[in-house]
Amino acid sequence: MSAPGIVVAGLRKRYGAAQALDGMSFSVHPGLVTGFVGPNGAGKSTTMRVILGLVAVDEGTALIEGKPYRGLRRPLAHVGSLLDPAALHPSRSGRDHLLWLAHSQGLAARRVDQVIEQVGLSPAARRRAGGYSLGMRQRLGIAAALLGDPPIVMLDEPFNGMDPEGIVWMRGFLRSLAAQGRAVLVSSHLMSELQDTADHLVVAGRGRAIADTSVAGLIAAASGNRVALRTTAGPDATTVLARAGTTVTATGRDALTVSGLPSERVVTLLRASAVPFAEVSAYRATLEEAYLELTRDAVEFHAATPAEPPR
Ligand SMILES: Nc1ncnc2c1ncn2[C@@H]1O[C@H](COP(=O)(O)OP(=O)(O)OP(=O)(O)O)[C@@H](O)[C@H]1O
Repeated sequence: MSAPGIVVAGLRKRYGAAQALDGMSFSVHPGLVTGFVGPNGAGKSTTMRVILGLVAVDEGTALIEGKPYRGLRRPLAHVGSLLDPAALHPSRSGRDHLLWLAHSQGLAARRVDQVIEQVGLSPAARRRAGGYSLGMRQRLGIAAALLGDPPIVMLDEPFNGMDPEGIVWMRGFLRSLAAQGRAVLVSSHLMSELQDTADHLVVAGRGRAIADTSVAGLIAAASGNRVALRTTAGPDATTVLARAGTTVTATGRDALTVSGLPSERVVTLLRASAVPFAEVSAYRATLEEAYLELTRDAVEFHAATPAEPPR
């Protein structure tokens, strides 16, 4: 793997009684979308602010391409970020907002039109930003983050306020940034948003990374040797398959999950007993399921998420 774009190591930060960061450590690599997930208050935003030199830590280091943010001569050419989509001048147009930012960084107006195009904001670029929806503000914030064409992009909850179409767009957009070789760090408290988007996952809980793992490996592990079965004859299928030693769980209307046998054996057994079925396939866990499995044993994490239903 190539050298990491961001390395945070042992970050600690206390605000009065709140230990916002308690040993946060992880790396963000080029060419990958790294999802930064965890419940509210886990320390995600604070970590991002530390990386950008906006918050001074009590202990630890945060390096961007080997240097602290303050040591970067042209920071926007190294890292682009979206922290707060509300941070804009309401009476200025989106384009003027970007022109002002570009000017302060010595970037050409041409670059502004490129990023507007890239984030799909062209139809609204000359309208007052104060009238933008939250989704449009997110796009404007992302355009600003891309102005300096940075190899590292860091977005705090970019899915917030996006409609379903916007979410689909955002997923593809994050993937395209990674495909261009950029290191992308994106925070979210909803796993479903990162489905088919994140390559890597850092799970934050109580100010530290409680898991740091590849998404493919995580989903494969959570999927196990399970088979998804669709049949209108659920009770018959359950009897036949349970007799063969499998564990059968109903997972939805006409849907069963079978553990303990490969799909070919499931098909053979059902056919031999003349049990009808519509579909048999290898089961693939959702990212949400994989995440719940991963965090099930993290006592600390559970302590921080009272809203989660008991299992
Ligand atoms: N400026 C601040 N002053 C006091 N406490 C703070 C400050 N910033 C963060 N905290 C506290 O630090 C902890 C971590 O907050 P942080 O915003 O980093 O979490 P988060 O994971 O980003 O959550 P969210 O998704 O809600 O933004 C929380 O307990 C929060 O109340």
